[in-house]
Amino acid sequence: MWRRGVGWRSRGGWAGRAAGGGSGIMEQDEPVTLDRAAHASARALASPLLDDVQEVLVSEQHIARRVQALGQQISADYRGREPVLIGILKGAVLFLSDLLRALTIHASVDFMAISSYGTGTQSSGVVRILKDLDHPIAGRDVLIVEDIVDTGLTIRYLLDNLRSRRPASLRVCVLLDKRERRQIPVELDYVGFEIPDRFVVGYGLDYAERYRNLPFIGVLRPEVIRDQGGR
Ligand SMILES: O=P(O)(O)OC[C@H]1O[C@H](OP(=O)(O)OP(=O)(O)O)[C@H](O)[C@@H]1O
Ligand SMILES: Nc1nc2[nH]cnc2c(=O)[nH]1
Repeated sequence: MWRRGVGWRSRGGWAGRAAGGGSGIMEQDEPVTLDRAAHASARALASPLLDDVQEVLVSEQHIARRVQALGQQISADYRGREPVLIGILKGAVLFLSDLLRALTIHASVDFMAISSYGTGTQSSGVVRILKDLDHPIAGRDVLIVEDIVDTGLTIRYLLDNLRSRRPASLRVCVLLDKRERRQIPVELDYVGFEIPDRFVVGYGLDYAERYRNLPFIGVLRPEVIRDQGGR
């Protein structure tokens, strides 16, 4: 349940379960405490995937707090309207699902799949649509939800493509902005975190389709990338 005074909503997922809590309904009515957050981290620390991680750039708790704040801001900005959130597969799936739960307004969801990276860590620069929207967006308030903007090539392509379908408005919400790497200027309306020029994984972002399930944003050890055929 949304709690104005507390300012964020329990995700009621593994944080609650790791704390040994009872039913999901009770968990969701309680604010997240520091103890619960610590339990979630302990659980993440027990993952064998962590052996491959050199550094955590953005913790699970920071992500949760920022996503709630973005949800509040977007809900206020779109009050009285009903935006369609367009999640860009696959990286934005976790961000979109948390952001959606942080919204207090009506909103619908659609997905596009775009690829420019293949399985490596360097952009090929070639953007392809792998899956298009299920529904038209003419006259709709459209919010693109992306995990990361790096060179800017993907979001520029998406903005040009979606604008040609005549939405009422078109904005971008991105979790991570790797501004140093920009090749073309793009305007981002909502940004979670600005990050340095590092190849990051976790919270939906992959390396060779792995590590999307890490609950934080991290950097892999160089030998992991070497061993798995990257740069
Ligand atoms: O700003 P850019 O340099 O264009 O990079 C950003 C894009 O790269 C990633 O997609 P990726 O092709 O890795 O697909 P995925 O989301 O399915 O992992 C990410 O999800 C963005 O869409
Ligand atoms: N996983 C991942 N995908 C990206 N696409 C563009 N930059 C990145 C990055 O740092 N990590």
